[in-house]
Amino acid sequence: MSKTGASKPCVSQMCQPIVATKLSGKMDKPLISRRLVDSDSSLAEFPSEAPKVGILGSGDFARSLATRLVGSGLSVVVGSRHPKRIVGLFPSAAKVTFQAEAVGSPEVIFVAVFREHYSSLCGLSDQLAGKILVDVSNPTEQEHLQHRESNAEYLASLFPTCTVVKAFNVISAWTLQAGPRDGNRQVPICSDQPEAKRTVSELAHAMGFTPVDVGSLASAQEIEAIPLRLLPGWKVPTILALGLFIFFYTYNFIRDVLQPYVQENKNEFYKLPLSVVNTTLPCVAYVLLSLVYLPGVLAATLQLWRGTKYHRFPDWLDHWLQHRKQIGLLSFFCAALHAVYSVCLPVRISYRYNLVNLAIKQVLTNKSHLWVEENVWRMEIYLSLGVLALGVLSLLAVTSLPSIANSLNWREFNFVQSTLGFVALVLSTLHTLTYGWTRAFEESSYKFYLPPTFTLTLLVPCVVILVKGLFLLPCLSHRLSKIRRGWEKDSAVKFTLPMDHALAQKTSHV
Ligand SMILES: Cc1cc2nc3c(=O)[nH]c(=O)nc-3n(C[C@H](O)[C@H](O)[C@H](O)COP(=O)(O)OP(=O)(O)OC[C@H]3O[C@@H](n4cnc5c(N)ncnc54)[C@H](O)[C@@H]3O)c2cc1C
Ligand SMILES: NC(=O)C1=CN([C@@H]2O[C@H](COP(=O)(O)OP(=O)(O)OC[C@H]3O[C@@H](n4cnc5c(N)ncnc54)[C@H](OP(=O)(O)O)[C@@H]3O)[C@@H](O)[C@H]2O)C=CC1
Ligand code: HEM
Ligand SMILES: [Cu+2]
Ligand SMILES: [Fe+3]
Repeated sequence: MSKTGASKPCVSQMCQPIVATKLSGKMDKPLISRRLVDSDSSLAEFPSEAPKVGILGSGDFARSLATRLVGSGLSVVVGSRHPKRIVGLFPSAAKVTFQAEAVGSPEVIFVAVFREHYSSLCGLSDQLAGKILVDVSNPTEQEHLQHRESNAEYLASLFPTCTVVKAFNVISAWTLQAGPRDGNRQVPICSDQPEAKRTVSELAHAMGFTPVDVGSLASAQEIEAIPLRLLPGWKVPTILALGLFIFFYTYNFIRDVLQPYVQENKNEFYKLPLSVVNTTLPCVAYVLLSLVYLPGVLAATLQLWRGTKYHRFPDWLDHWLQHRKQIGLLSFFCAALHAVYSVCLPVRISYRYNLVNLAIKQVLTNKSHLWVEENVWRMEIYLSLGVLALGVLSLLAVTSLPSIANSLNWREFNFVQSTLGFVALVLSTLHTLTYGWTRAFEESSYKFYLPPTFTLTLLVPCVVILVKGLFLLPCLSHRLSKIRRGWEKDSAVKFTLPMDHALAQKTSHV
C-alpha cells in the first residue's frame, strides 16, 4: 500500500536542509528548510529514529500539516477513506494509505476531520487504543454555543482508551504551509496527560511553532474559542470613534455647507469629501486622545475621594481603563489621516480658484501687499505644534507594538505612554488653540448660532489638563502617592460597627 518506503532519517540527516529535488510536485517542497526554522536544536530531543506521525483525513489541513511535518524531517503516514484518490496531493515522502493501516504504527495521530465525522472513526477504536490523538478542530460559532463540551472533550469521550491533546486549531492551513514566519507562532496546547502534552509540544517546536501550555483538557473550550474572536478589545472604541465622527461630521456639515447654502445661497457642497472630513478627523482624534487620559484622572480623583486604593473601581471605569490602548491607537490613526488631509488642502483646484479669485478681487479694488502679521505667525505656530503633536503620538504608537514594548522596562514604557502621551495632549491643545485663536469670540464665527467646532473639542482635554495640573500640587500629589503605597484615610478604618461599615462602604462607592 505504501507509496514510498518513507525512510526514517537519522538526526544528522535531519539537520541538513531537505533537498527539494528529492521530492516532486508543488506540494512536495518544504517551504522552510530546517536551517531556516529558528529551532534551538530541539530536534536533538527526538530519538535517532524519526518518530512516525499519523494524520487522519486528507483535506486542506491534513495536506498542509503533512507538508510541514515532512519539511521538518518527520515521518508521516496519512489515513484516508480513499487513499488512491488523494495520494498525488501529498508530499511523496508521506505515506498515504487506508485509515486502519495508517493508525497502526504512529504514537501520535492528528485528527484532521470535522467534529460531525468523529463518530465515523469509531471503527478504529481498537487500533487507536493507548495512542495520543491530537484534536485540531475549530467549531463554528453556532457549534460552539450549541455544544456544552468542547470538540476535544467529545473526541475523548468517543475514545476513552486514548489520550486527547488539543492543539494547532489556532494555526490556519495556510500558515502551516507558508511556515511560521508569517502569522501567529503560538500554539496553545492542553491535555490531561502531561507526557502526551510534552510529546505534542516537541512536535510543535520541531515545526517551528511556540507551544504554550494552557493546562488540562477542560481548557479546550477556551482554546476553541480563540479563532472565533474578532478583535475583541476594539469593538467599543471603534463604535466610539464612529459615533464621534458622525457627530462632528454632521455638525461641520451644518456649519460649513448648509449654512452658506441656506443663508447666503452659496453652493459649497464640494467641501463634503475633503474639507469637511478634515475638520472632522482632527476633532475625533483630539477628543479620543483626551478620552485616553480622562479615565486615569477619574481613577485618581476617586482614590483621593475615597482615601484608599483598596476599593474596586466601578465596572465602567475598569472597562474604560482597559480600552485606553485601542482608543489611543484610533486617535493616532485619525490624527495621521488629518495630517495627510491637511497636506492635501492646497493641492486642490478649488483652493487655486479661490486664491486666484481673491487675487483678482484685490487687483480690482487696487489693494496691494496682503500680509497680516498676526495670521502669518499664528499659522506657522499651529502647524508646527500639530507636527510636534503627531510626532509624539507616533512614538506612543510605535512603543505599543509588542516587540518594542518588550524591549522597554516598565518605567520606560510608562514614561512614553503616560508622560509623553500627556505632552501630546498638551501640544494638540496648543495646536487647536492657536488654530482657533480669537474666533470663539467673533460673532461671524457663529453659524446658525453654532459655535466653531474647535470650541466643542476643547472641553474634555482642558478638564483633563487642568485636573492633571491640580494633582501636581504638593498637598494632592503627596496624598495620592501615600494612597498608592497602601495608606488609607482614617475614617475608612475608624468605623468598626457592621452597620457603620456598611454605610461607609455605600458612600464610598458613589
Ligand atoms: C498612540 C497611542 C498608543 C497607546 N498604546 C498603548 C499601549 O500599547 N498600552 C497601553 O497600556 N496603553 C496605550 N495607550 C494608552 C495610554 O497611553 C496609556 O494607558 C497611559 O499609560 C495612560 O496614562 P495615564 O497617566 O492616564 O494613566 P496611568 O499611568 O495608567 O494611571 C492611571 C491611573 O491609575 C492609577 N495608578 C497609577 N499608578 C498607580 C499605582 N502605582 N498604584 C495604584 N494606582 C495607580 C491612578 O489612579 C492613575 O491616575 C496608547 C495611547 C496612544 C495615544
Ligand atoms: N483548514 C484550516 O485552515 C483549518 C482546519 N482546522 C480543522 O481541521 C479539520 C479539517 O479541516 P479541513 O482540512 O479544512 O477540512 P476538509 O473538509 O478539507 O477535510 C476533511 C477531511 O476529513 C476526512 N474525513 C474523515 N472521515 C470523514 C467523514 N465521515 N466524512 C467526511 N470527511 C471525512 C476527509 O478525508 P478522507 O476523505 O481522505 O477520509 C476529508 O478530507 C477540521 O476539524 C477543522 O476545524 C483547524 C485549523 C485550521
Ligand atoms: C502633521 C501634523 C498636523 C498638521 C499638518 C495639522 C494641520 C492642521 C490644519 C491645516 C488645520 C486647519 C484645518 C482647517 O483649515 O480646516 C488643523 C486643525 C486642527 N487640528 Fe491639526 N494638524 C496636525 C496634527 C494634529 C494633531 C496631532 C491633532 C490632535 C490630536 C490635531 C488637531 C486639530 C484640531 C482639533 C483642529 C481644529 C479643527 C477644526 O475645528 O476645524 N492636529 N490642523
Ligand atoms: Cu470590552
Ligand atoms: Fe463547542
